[in-house]
Amino acid sequence: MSQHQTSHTFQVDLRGLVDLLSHHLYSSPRVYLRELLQNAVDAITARRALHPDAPARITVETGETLTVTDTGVGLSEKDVHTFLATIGRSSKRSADGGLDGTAIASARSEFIGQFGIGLLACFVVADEITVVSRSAATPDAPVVEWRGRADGSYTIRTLPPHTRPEPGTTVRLTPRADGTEWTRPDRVLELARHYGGLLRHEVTVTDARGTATRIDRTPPWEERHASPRARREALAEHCRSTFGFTPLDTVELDLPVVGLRGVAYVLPTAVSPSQRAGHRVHLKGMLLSDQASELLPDWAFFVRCVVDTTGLRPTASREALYEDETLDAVREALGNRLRDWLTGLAAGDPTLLHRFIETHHLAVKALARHDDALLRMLLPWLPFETTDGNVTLDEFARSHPTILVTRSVEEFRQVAPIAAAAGLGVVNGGYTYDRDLVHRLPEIRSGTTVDDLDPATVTAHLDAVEPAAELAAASFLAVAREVIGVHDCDVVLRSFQPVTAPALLLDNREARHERTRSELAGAGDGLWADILGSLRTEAPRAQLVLNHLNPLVRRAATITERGLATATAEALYGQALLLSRRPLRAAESALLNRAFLGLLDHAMHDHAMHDHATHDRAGGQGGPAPRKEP
Ligand SMILES: Nc1ncnc2c1ncn2[C@@H]1O[C@H](COP(=O)(O)OP(=O)(O)OP(=O)(O)O)[C@@H](O)[C@H]1O
Repeated sequence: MSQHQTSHTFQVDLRGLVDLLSHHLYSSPRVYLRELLQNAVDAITARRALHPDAPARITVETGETLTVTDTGVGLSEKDVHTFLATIGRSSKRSADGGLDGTAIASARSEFIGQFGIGLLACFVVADEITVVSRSAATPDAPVVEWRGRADGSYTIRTLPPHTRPEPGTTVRLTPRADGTEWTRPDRVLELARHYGGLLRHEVTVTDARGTATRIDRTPPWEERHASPRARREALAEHCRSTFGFTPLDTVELDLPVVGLRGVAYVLPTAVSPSQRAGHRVHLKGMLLSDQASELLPDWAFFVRCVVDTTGLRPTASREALYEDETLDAVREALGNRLRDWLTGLAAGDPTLLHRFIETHHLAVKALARHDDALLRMLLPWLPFETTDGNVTLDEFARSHPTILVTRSVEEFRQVAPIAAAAGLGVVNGGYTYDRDLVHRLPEIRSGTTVDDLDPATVTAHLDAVEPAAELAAASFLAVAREVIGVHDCDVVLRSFQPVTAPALLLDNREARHERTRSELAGAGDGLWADILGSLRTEAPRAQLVLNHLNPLVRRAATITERGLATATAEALYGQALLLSRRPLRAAESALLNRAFLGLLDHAMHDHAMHDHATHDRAGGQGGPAPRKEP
């Protein structure tokens, strides 16, 4: 049995396609002007390939209609059918419009366009586009007029030669009522400056009264200046007018292999490292994106750049850079350039380096974590919070061969004064990157040891009390260990400064997590409990260190009454807990409540005893009411 097979071609719903490409590919209607300017630039490039001395002018006229006229290569009637009237066909790839890699690569090095869809962007603001053109390649070809409509239909007619004596093209749009916002004269001028300010051709915007404004300007990095200082000033001015800030410094960028030049402006204020700066990237002069964050490595969030390049590829919407190996290489090379700039500052301009570090030390820390050379170079300048105040690690390591680093800011706040009094050197490792950096110190500074601060280390450095004092406190300590022990916390007696601190709670995040995990494993059942149980390690316990130098603790150590001893132990634990500033668990809140009420009860009981005693002395009857154990 023979099988019947038929062959078909995709049918395209032209309206849908035009709508998709014109309305949904781009982020804003304003790109229509960019596409028109870009076609004009490409046409001039093509003409100059034929006639190197041909004029290179682009004129944008505003008014009832908007026209863009260029002195480019123009189109013959045949070209119009081939390129203008076929969506996806572009004269900028190869003679046969092919899409093979080499054709695209060679077109890319010369032209900005390549996809054959850009003109459709005009349908966002107009229902009809008229193109009148005269070909420079075929001088005797007649002038041709093409009218394309948003529904996908078009007409072509030829016009007498005198209607357009010189080669080139005029594209005319009649804005739709809802498109006038983007075609108003002032808006067109603004858009032309935005997109075309760095174009290498003469670009003029003319209004209905005939006022002409030249918008192209020499890129600021190509201008000549009398002195390096004057150059810096001019670039700073460019930064103010482009980004609205005066830069801390300017770093010039130059990568000849990808035809890239530009400037990186160092931000004068700190920004969050997660906020990636938007850079202005021009492609052959035409602004591609003012939000291109992919140009630099993540760590370089302290600069904003303006660059012009010939070697990078745009995406089809032409609003971002295409992620390819070239972009990778450019990113790396620009990163190296910024690194060199930092090294240069360290060697030649410490004052500026200080200002930079004051503003951007977070950025530098982020960067130094992955970059040994930079770490080595910049570590002496980076500030850390330590028990000696805000000092550099290098300075700190000179007086503390063993450096302890906390895991959290709260831990540091609580332990630092006591550790400092005991002669320990502690760095606050609670801030982003700091703990990692401190741990890398021994790699670049031999003879230095770095350890995470744990309860045992601190307690080991606190003075033990006399055995007699320990013995005298034994009964109170026994009660305290019993009531505090249920919170997975040991109780020890030590002498430490400051005298005013009655107790210190040594605990760290990992220990707390471990305890939460064991609690959950205990509470749960079935599979979940098994999983948590299997994760369980020996749960580290926290430590409540009572200060024997503190008068209150000395008195507490002599308490023999169980009720008061319990309330006192719980109150001391509760106070240390509050000082540690970590969130309280339900059992801990209940403990605080109980301790407070217990102490209140004791205080009132003592008060009643006192009243009775006074009363008795004055001849009153009876003794104090028997007291209930709480
Ligand atoms: N001003 C112009 N002068 C000469 N030819 C033009 C002009 N504008 C458009 N064309 C022709 O029309 C074709 C299609 O233009 P369109 O803007 O749609 O795509 P493109 O520029 O080739 O590519 P892209 O979609 O990347 O912009 C171009 O390839 C070019 O041949």
